[in-house]
Amino acid sequence: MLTRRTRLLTVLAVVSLLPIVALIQTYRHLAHRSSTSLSLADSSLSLLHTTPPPAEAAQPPQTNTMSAREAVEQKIAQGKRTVVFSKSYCPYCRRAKQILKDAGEDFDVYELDQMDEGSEWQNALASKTGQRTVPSIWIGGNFIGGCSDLEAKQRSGELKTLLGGKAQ
Ligand SMILES: N[C@@H](CCC(=O)N[C@@H](CS)C(=O)NCC(=O)O)C(=O)O
Repeated sequence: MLTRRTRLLTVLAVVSLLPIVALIQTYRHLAHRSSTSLSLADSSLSLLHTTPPPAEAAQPPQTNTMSAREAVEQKIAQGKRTVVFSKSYCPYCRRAKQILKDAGEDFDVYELDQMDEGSEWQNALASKTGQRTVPSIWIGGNFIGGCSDLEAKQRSGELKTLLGGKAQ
């Protein structure tokens, strides 16, 4: 049998231990909460820092402009049978246009000095034919040359053949 004194001491011991146990419980509870909120914070951060989708490969700017060479080739191939790349102030161009007009030929004229892309076209023509000067005369998709070449063909009668019997 426990003595009255021993029971009293036991009760006192238990009572004095209670706050310590409560403290431990509170500490454990708080520790659990902070680790939960930390892991929540971690997952929120990981959501914020998810790997971005790979950037799309840089694309060259989309333009509908064709190169000067393509533009010139298109004019030669798809326009009228005779095409003259000219400059409005050029006496050789004036003479060549007059010869073609007199021959009754209906032709396309591009006055390069009056076009924004005129210099590029002139360069494209030069790289195609080796001739830098205007007029650059084309009949049936074939390069004729300049004014002096046209005159030579007129004299020889070849121009008449090229134009289907229209030139004198
Ligand atoms: N022999 C050439 C002469 C033509 C020529 O000299 N054209 C000048 C313009 S009147 C020229 O193209 N100069 C160079 C330029 O304008 O870029 C022909 O008969 O066509």
